[in-house]
Amino acid sequence: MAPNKRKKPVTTASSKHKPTVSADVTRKTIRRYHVLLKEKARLLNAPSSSTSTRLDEIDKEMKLLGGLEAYQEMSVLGQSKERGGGSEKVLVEWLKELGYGKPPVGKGKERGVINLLEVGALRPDNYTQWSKWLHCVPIDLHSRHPDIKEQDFLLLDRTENEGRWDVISLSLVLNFASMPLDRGRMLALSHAFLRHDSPSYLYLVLPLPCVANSRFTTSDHLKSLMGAIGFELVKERWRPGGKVAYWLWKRKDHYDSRDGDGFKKKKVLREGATRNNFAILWDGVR
Ligand SMILES: C[S@@+](CC[C@H](N)C(=O)[O-])C[C@H]1O[C@@H](n2cnc3c(N)ncnc32)[C@H](O)[C@@H]1O
Repeated sequence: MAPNKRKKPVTTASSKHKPTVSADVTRKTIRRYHVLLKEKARLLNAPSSSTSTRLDEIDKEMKLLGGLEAYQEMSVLGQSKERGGGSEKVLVEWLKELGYGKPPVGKGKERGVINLLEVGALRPDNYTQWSKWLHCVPIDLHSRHPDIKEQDFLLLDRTENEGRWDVISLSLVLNFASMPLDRGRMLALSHAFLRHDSPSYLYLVLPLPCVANSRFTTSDHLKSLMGAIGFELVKERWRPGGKVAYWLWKRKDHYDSRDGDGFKKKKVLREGATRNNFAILWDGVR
């Protein structure tokens, strides 16, 4: 990968961070930012005569909210220990349950360091304490630190990354992408980028309402989409009424018989006026 542009580190400030913004303000700002992102994507997808005026208004409001940087700052606060901690703890707990990070059990039995690609990294040091057995490469669309590579996951070099990673983390990233097809593309790319010659895993985290209250996505639908792309579910964690859902998927070489066709268009899976419209579409391209 190309060397990273030097960025002013934010870790010192972040690690000392005491949230001074209320959890309610954080949540509301993140939610509004997502609504604007979605509207922007919708307008760009189907332009009309009023599109450019509305796009200007949206950009102005995003700027008023502080833009991507402020959004990330709010997400860091959401991630802070005072608010329940980041999702890395759940991934590490699961990897340990799968036998990673254990002391060697005899000569020649040592497990090598595993390579983790953390997509959407707000801090460079989320996994530092486990660096003896877990080597993390953090990337983000907008890097907040020199050790986070500024890189769009969707534009990663295919040849360089094919079969390269033991684990890929997409924690609260799919819901950030505003186009449903980009979300499916991220899952299919993860399948291509994970190792083919030894067990490899995709860690997925989403706000729970994306599956629990969406018109177009249910937990079962997500499982069949993942099966069609070539993943099997290994671990799952969420609780009714909770905020976030976590899944660990193991890469398979074969796919469920159903091909991508069933996932190209949105289908209403739940009726009701209070549903959200979160959807993941997959065009079948691997
Ligand atoms: C809500 S934050 C999630 C941060 C953290 N992973 C967590 O679990 O709290 C979403 C981050 O994903 C990044 N992101 C979204 N799409 C991306 C892409 N295609 N490539 C790289 N980063 C992306 C955004 O820039 C943003 O910083």
